[in-house]
Amino acid sequence: MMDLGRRIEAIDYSTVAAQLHERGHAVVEGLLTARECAALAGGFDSERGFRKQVVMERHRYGRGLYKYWDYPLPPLVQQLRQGLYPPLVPVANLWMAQLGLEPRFPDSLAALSRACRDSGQCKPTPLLLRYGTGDYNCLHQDIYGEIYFPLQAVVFLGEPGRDYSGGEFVITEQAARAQARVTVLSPGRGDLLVFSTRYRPVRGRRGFHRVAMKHGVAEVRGGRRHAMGVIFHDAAS
Ligand SMILES: O=C(O)CCC(=O)C(=O)O
Ligand SMILES: [Fe+2]
Repeated sequence: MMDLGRRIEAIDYSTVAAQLHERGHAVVEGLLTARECAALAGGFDSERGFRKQVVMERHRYGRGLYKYWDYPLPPLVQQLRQGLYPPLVPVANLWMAQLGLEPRFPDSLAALSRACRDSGQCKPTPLLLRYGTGDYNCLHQDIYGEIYFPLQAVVFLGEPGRDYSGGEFVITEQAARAQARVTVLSPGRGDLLVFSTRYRPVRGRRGFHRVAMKHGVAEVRGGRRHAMGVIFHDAAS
């Protein structure tokens, strides 16, 4: 197996970009190995390396647990966040232009982190999530301050149908004066999903319009589901 850096470089970003433009999300199959997935999921109980744990039901975010890693991020998480960011920047900047929104995003994750810091967003946002039977994640957007990168990623750390049932990843699209459209995905272990953080541009008869996006996770019907969220902007708290 290639090392992770090579695997990230080897992703077919033109297909990813085409899918993002067409559908607002893209799946890259088998980015992480079974061993990497197991190591990440197995680290959930570790006392070290995390800055914050969230019990979702306490905030009415759903039911389940998640933990934000602290800086310095684990090498694999840092490598993914840093390596996935630059090829997504052209899509992000085209979307911002099509949406008529500011700002434009810099070429490197380090530069985005500096911009976040200057705007009071200093805390890392990559996270590890664990859902037991009966757990779910309500529809939401991962906005943590003024600056948000318009794309984010999640890596699925278990195999649906074997490690858990239910727990589908759900995306809703809400256009103005229209009813919400839903996409339901069940990617496999090690698969990467790139999706829109807040809005995506959809081409209509008179140019692009803004569609508000949310994501969440349907109830886990059995077993235990783990996922890793890779959000590129940092958080104010
Ligand atoms: O558990 C998941 O698949 C999604 C978690 C989530 O909301 C995220 O990564 O932003
Ligand atoms: Fe999320």
